[in-house]
Amino acid sequence: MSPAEVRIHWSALCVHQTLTGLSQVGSKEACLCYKKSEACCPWLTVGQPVCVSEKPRGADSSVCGLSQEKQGRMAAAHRLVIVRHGESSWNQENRFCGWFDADLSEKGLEEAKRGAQAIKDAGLKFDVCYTSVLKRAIKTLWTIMEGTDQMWLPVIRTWRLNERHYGGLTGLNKAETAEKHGEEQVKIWRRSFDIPPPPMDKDHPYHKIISESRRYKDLKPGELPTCESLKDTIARALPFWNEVIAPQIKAGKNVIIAAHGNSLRGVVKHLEGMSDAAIMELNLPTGIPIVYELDADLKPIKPMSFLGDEETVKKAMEAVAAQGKAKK
Ligand SMILES: O=C(OP(=O)(O)O)[C@H](O)COP(=O)(O)O
Repeated sequence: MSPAEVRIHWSALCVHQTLTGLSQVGSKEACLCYKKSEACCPWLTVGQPVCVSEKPRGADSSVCGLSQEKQGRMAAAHRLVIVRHGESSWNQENRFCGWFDADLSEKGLEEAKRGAQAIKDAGLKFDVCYTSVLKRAIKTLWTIMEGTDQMWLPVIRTWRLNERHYGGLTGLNKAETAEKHGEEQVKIWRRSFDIPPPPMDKDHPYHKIISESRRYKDLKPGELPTCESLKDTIARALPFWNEVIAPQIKAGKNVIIAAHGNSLRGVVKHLEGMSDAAIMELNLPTGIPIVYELDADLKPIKPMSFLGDEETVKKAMEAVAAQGKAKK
């Protein structure tokens, strides 16, 4: 097969190239890569050569890594939309937010409206909506429901889709934290898989407002965290995915999930079978809906597709990654 037969969209490159089995063997704008293991990218075959380019040439750039022939053979059984909330006031101030209930910024509300328009333009309809118990995600969902004239839909809110609990880092500015502890340490706190941030002590300025909030009164002993790694976040989100969301999707319901950078990274890791190392490199942009096409077992048949223009998505992902850099 000619490598040019299968092209990979840059967003798939970001997510998969370095760490989940696509190995780069060239370094120009278009690189020849191949898939090494079965662990990821179910839309590719092991050993299959793939041409990766920053700007896919030719056909529809949302069709990623699939030859025309393979597209014909793989039909999606289900579609899932996930969206990280629009920018929050604490995103704007570059502060670790976690379980603090920050509101959307003005820009975040505009992002949510643009996300709604993109969903409307794509003609996507839903049957049920899931979100966290934090207003930045809830308002983003409301904005999408309003903008797509689907305000009648059922909405299920759960703490299990909350952002990861950022523990003692909650409220701190990320750049100042990088100046104090180093960018490497901040990257470990932000993106390592199983290393949690320091716990939130009882005398932390946001301890009372978070831990005594009425919304958490029905949590069982031990469920209210004082800090969470991504692994911890996935461990409390996954039961909700497995027991509530996945059965709805399998029953044919069109689902949208409006949640958070890290709770959604957990969903992505699970869906795509990404390694602990690969998920470190994924930074989700705010307010840009992501569409997954899934087979009957809820395995993606192609990479995530963003409802936003390539350049905007790329810049937004890079900006999230750069939040942990010290101010020069
Ligand atoms: O609350 C947060 O995520 P959210 O804005 O998606 O809810 C975090 O501050 C995100 O920060 P991170 O990208 O450093 O993990």
